[in-house]
Amino acid sequence: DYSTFGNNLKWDKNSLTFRIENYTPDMSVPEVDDSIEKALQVWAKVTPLRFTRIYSGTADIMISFGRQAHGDYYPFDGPDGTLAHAFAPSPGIGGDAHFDDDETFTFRRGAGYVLFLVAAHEFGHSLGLSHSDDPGALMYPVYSYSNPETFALHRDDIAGIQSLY
Ligand SMILES: CNC(=O)[C@@H](NC(=O)[C@H](CC(C)C)CN(O)C=O)C(C)(C)C
Ligand SMILES: [Ca+2]
Ligand SMILES: [Zn+2]
Ligand SMILES: [Zn+2]
Repeated sequence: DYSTFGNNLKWDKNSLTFRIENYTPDMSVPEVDDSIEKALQVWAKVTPLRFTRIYSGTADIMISFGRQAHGDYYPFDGPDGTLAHAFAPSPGIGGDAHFDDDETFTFRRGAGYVLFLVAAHEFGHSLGLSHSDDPGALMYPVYSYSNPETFALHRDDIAGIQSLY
């Protein structure tokens, strides 16, 4: 079943901004943009939340790729292991999502981790969800491939996000 960070760790607005600060060399810019935007739409489809992209300044959800120590207290760990992390809703680093660029990210099937899937999980955290113990849920803490073309949120993820928004 889903878990949250507590009903106080949620956004108090439905209109959120996001900014893609940098890019992974593994994929084209349009592929990264599409992966991020589709991952946000996963959550927008089942809530009143709406996401607007900005290209400068500070967004609610700042998205970046980094490796090892990258400016917060949670250095990444090289290839495999942790793929990414994100911070629960709050000002500042809250909502931000960081992706470990020592991973190989991919647009669809193929070598590496599907960025869309990793991002959809991270944005669950950015919106206030913690982990689920249901292995079929997006918020389960272990990556598993599923076809991005036919991806659908698990009912546990929907129940979780709708408990907040
Ligand atoms: C392949 N490696 C894994 O499955 C690793 N899991 C992750 O990197 C999580 C993200 C996935 C689920 C997109 C970390 N997390 O929860 C971030 O919010 C380990 C299970 C090894 C920790
Ligand atoms: Ca890693
Ligand atoms: Zn980080
Ligand atoms: Zn997680």
